[in-house]
Amino acid sequence: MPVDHLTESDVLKCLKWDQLIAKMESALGQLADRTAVQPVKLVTPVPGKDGVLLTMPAYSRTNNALGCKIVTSFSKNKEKNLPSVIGTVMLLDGDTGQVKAIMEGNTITAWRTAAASVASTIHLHEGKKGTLCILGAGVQAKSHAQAMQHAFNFSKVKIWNRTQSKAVKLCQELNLGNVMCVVCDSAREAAQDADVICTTTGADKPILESEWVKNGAHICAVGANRSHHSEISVPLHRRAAIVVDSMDTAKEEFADFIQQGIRPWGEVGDLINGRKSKPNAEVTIFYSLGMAIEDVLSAQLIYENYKKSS
Ligand SMILES: NC(=O)C1=CN([C@@H]2O[C@H](COP(=O)(O)OP(=O)(O)OC[C@H]3O[C@@H](n4cnc5c(N)ncnc54)[C@H](O)[C@@H]3O)[C@@H](O)[C@H]2O)C=CC1
Ligand SMILES: O=C(O)C1=NCCCC1
Repeated sequence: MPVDHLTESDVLKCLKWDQLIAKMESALGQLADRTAVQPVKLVTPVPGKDGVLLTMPAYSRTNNALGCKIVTSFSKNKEKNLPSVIGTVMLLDGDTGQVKAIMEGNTITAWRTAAASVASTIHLHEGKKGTLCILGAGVQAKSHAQAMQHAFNFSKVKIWNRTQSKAVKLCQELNLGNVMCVVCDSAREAAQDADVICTTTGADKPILESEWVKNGAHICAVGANRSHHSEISVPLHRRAAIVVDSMDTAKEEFADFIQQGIRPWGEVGDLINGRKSKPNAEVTIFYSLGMAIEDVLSAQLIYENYKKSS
């Protein structure tokens, strides 16, 4: 079987937000109803380099989609002008295990993570989508701003980043037209009054405090540092209903919080599948731990679109 190699530009041409958001709802639903087969990701630390290699396989019974993402995260890559997260996705034949395609995975990671955050917002956030806050100005910040604007068309987007010039550049790149894009001097200024907040940094200490977040806000917590998710303060964790993509993964990657008595409410897929109704809490947090099934279903969608167009 010939193996197709899809470059970044091939992948980009085959991605559409609406299709991908629907696919991520399906992926999260399949995790919750346990029809997806997904071992918890294998984490291989790279000592002395501040790096980590993640191996992420999954199979969807519903879609007969089989694959694996290999992704690294090296926090010092920025000094070398390289992305900090670098991935490759392999799509396999669900009937034979043969390799069908190898795809550039940075774009898949950026898009599918943002599409999953949108899916969580659809199911967890009611009310107006007036102000969007983005903390960070890297790859995930950009894809989150794009996906959120596509889905909800917020009237204002506020961005804070540790290095302000990058937030200014991101505002320009987003090219939001009539929508106000405001670069903020502090995370506090960016978060105050926001309806939806996306934390997309590599911070290893909290950058978002409870007092800054209004009642009714929804947070998409995306950043995953070496010491795992640390962007959100402990009091904010305690105030919020924490909804995860996978409880199995949370038991490992959220273990530090669970030990402190902070327990996830459950999986967003149960809301998507209609098995549970929205938690009753002042604030909701979608904890995006990063799912292989999201990569595999994205890759299958991209491959179908690629084959149709070639
Ligand atoms: N949940 C998921 O599925 C995924 C999570 N991630 C995580 O999302 C985060 C962002 O990833 P990318 O956008 O690809 O990285 P990036 O390197 O493009 O952007 C990182 C951003 O974090 C900021 N930052 C770094 N250290 C900081 C600190 N100590 N305090 C405040 N800001 C800090 C940088 O200024 C930059 O804006 C990373 O933690 C990464 O591991 C990435 C991919 C998928
Ligand atoms: O799910 C992923 O892909 C990642 N998760 C956390 C770190 C970088 C990549």
